[in-house]
Amino acid sequence: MSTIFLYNQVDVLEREESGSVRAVWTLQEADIGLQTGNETETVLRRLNLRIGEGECIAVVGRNGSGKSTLLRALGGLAIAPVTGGKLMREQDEELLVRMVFQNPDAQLVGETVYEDIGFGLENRAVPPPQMPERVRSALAAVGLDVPPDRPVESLSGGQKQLLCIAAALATGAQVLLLDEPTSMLDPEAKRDVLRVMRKLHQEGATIVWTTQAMDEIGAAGRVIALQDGSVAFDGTPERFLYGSEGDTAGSEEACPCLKVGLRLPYAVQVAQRLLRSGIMLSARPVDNGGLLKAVTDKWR
Ligand SMILES: Nc1ncnc2c1ncn2[C@@H]1O[C@H](COP(=O)(O)OP(=O)(O)OP(=O)(O)O)[C@@H](O)[C@H]1O
Repeated sequence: MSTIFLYNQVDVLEREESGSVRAVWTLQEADIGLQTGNETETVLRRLNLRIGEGECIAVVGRNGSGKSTLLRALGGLAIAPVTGGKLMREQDEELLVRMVFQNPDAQLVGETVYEDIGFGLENRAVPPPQMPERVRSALAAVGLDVPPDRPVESLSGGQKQLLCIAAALATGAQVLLLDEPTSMLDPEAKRDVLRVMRKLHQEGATIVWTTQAMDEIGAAGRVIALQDGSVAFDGTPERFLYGSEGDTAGSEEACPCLKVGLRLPYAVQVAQRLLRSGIMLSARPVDNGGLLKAVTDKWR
């Protein structure tokens, strides 16, 4: 029988079945704190969320809204304890969870690509003869075409971020928590990381990532927006950017993205102008690729 673990407490609970997709995390009225020194300040209150296996979720919100705190709590880090309610996690070896942080330099541990990925493998007691193949396939999974003996310091920021993701995958992680993984990257490197995230998700990985870049949430199947210590929105990127009525006026009232104080991505602003001028589009684009497709479909 499968079980879930009650985070920051010791009980092991029987898993609740809910549909065919099992929950990786279930939060019930969960208060989540942030440990600073000896103090714990409650940052998020009474969260009710179910995060299913295979989901790809963008957690968004303005500076200080608690995105990183939520991610740390999901990752089970002591710095973000559950101070009330419950946060339960599926306990299954196949659902190994790994975190990747904003600044790759702060988490790379090896001097070479091989050493960096190998560090996690050693910690997982992977037999040394299996390591070269595990390193090779992790690099291939993220499309990082560099020799394993390449010094880490010679990689670009985007390559370093991909290396961090590869190191997580090499350990067998099927669940990735990525804290603003693209915020320090140039546009090309950001596209590479998003492409890899999409690919991993299509291959079955569960991905939760935080971002303030609304032009990247099209990679998600679900957006969770935080505001004033709670969940202000939970739904699809389209609904987050256009509202439930597919609003084309871009009014703050109708648009969850504007309501939580975030800017609409350029592609959505352009689409809204086109729609307002009476140009019908086949879909509501959420990013530049979608806008290009909607426009070329129109005049094909
Ligand atoms: N080291 C810290 N010491 C004290 N307070 C902190 C610390 N880190 C975060 N906080 C506070 O905790 C709250 C939540 O911060 P958190 O980093 O989770 O938000 P965030 O949405 O990820 O923000 P950002 O987008 O700026 O990274 C904020 O009020 C923030 O000021």
